[in-house]
Amino acid sequence: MDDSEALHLLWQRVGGRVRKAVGDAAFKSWLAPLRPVALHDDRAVLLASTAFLKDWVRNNYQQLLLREFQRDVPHIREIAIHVGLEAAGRGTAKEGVTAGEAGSDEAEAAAAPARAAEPAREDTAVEGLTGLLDAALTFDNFVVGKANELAYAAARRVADSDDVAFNPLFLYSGVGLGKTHLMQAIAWHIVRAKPGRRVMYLSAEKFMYQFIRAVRFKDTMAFKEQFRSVDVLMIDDLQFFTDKNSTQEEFFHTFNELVDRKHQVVISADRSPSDLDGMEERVRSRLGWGLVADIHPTDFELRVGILEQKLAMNADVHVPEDVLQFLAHRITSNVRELEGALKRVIAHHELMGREITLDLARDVLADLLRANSRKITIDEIQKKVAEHFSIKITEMSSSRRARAVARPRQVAMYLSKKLTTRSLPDIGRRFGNRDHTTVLHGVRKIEELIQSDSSLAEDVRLLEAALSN
Ligand SMILES: Nc1ncnc2c1ncn2[C@@H]1O[C@H](COP(=O)(O)OP(=O)(O)OP(=O)(O)O)[C@@H](O)[C@H]1O
Repeated sequence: MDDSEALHLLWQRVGGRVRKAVGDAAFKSWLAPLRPVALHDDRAVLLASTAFLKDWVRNNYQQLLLREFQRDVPHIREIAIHVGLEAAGRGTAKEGVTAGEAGSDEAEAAAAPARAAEPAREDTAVEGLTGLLDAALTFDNFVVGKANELAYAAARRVADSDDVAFNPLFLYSGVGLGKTHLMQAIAWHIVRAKPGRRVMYLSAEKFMYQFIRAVRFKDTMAFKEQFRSVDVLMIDDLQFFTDKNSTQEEFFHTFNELVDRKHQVVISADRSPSDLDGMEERVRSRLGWGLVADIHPTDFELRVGILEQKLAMNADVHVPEDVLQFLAHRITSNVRELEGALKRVIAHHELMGREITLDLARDVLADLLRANSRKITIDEIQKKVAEHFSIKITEMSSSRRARAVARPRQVAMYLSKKLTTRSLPDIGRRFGNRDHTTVLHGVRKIEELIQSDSSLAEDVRLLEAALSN
C-alpha cells in the first residue's frame, strides 16, 4: 500500500467517526468535500475547494478533526487546511501541497498559524509557542465598541508594552464575545513585533492534558521547565479547572513563579476570578491582583460593525445593508452565533445560488432566530408605548376615551396581539379588564390606520423595532 492509499484509508476512518459526531447533513455539506493531501510529521494537511469552505471547517470542525485524527495517529498536533482545486477532483490529491503551491492569499494566511505553531525553529521568533493561532484573530480584525473597549485597551497595552503591564491581565466574558480573539491578537502581536520573546498560548484543557501526561511519563521537570521559561504565558478558558486538584496546584505554582519573576501572564475565563467556584480562595484572589477586564454583551452598532468587518474579509460577496441590519437586530446572543449566521447566509448563496435577501436570511436562519427571539411582555409594550406617546402608564387600564389616550392604548393592544402569544381575552384583562371585542376592535383600527396614516405607521414601526431588539 503506498502512502496516498494509506492516507486515503486513514481519512475514511477519521471521516466515519466525524460523520457520526456531526450528522449526515453537516458532514455532506462541509467535510465530505475535503481531500487529505499529506501527513507531515505532526501535521495533517487537508484541501478545501474554496476559501469559504476552508474558513467554515476551520471555525467549526478543526478541533473535532484534530481529536479524531489523533485517535489514529496520536502524534498529530495540527490540522492544516489549504485551498486548492484538487479538492474538486476524485480520490487523493497529490501529496505535499504546501500553502504556496496551493497558490492563494488565503492559503498563505493559513500557513501563518501553522508556522507559528511549530515548535522552536531557528528562523522563527516564536520559540516554544504552543497551541494553534488562528491567522484571522488579530487586533486589526477586532472591532472595538463600548462593550469591549476596556478589554481591548488592556490587551493592546499588554501586547505593546516592553515591561509587564498588568499581571495578570484577566479577561472574562460570556460565551463567544471575543476573549480568545483578544488573547490570540496579543500573541500574534508579540510574536511579530518582538522576535525573541517566548510566548506560550494554550487552553487550560491543554495545560491539564500536558500536565497529566507529564505525570504519567514521570516527566514533570520538563513540563515545569517548559512553562516557567516563557516570557508570556497565556491560558484560555481557565474555568476548565473546575476541581481543586493537582493540575490546579501546578498551574498556581507556575503562575506565581512567572508573576514573581515579572513575566507576563494573561488569562481568560467565562467568569470573574471571584466567581471561579472550583478554584481555591488563594488562587482566585491572586488572579485578581492585576487588571480584571470584562467584555459586555454587544450592542446593535457593534454587531453591525463586526458584520461589516467579517464581510470585508470575504471580499467578493455582497450582502445588502437591510440583511446586515436584520442579522444585527435579531442575532443578539453572541458574536460567534452572529458570525455563524452571516456565514450560513453566504453559504446558501454560494452553494445554492440563491440571491441574498431578507427572505433568504429568515428562511435559512429560522432556528437561530427562534432561539434568539426574546419573549416580549405586555408590561413592556405598555411601558414603551406610554413613553413614546408621553402618556401615563395608568392610562393603559383607565376608562378614559379621549383620543390622546385611546389611540396609544389601541397601539399597545395591537402590538400585544402581534408580538406576544396572548389571547384577546387575556390582553383585554391586562388593559383594565376590557372585553375581548374591544381589543379586537382596537387591533383592527390600528391595522387600518397603518395603511392610511403614514405618521402612525411610522410610530408603530419604531415601537416594534425597539421592542424586538
Ligand atoms: N469585537 C470583535 N470583532 C471581531 N470579531 C469578533 C469580536 N468579538 C468576537 N469576535 C468573533 O467572534 C467569534 C467568537 O469569539 P471568541 O472565540 O474570541 O469568543 P470567546 O469569548 O473566547 O468564546 P468562548 O467563551 O466560547 O471561549 C470569533 O470568530 C471572533 O473573531
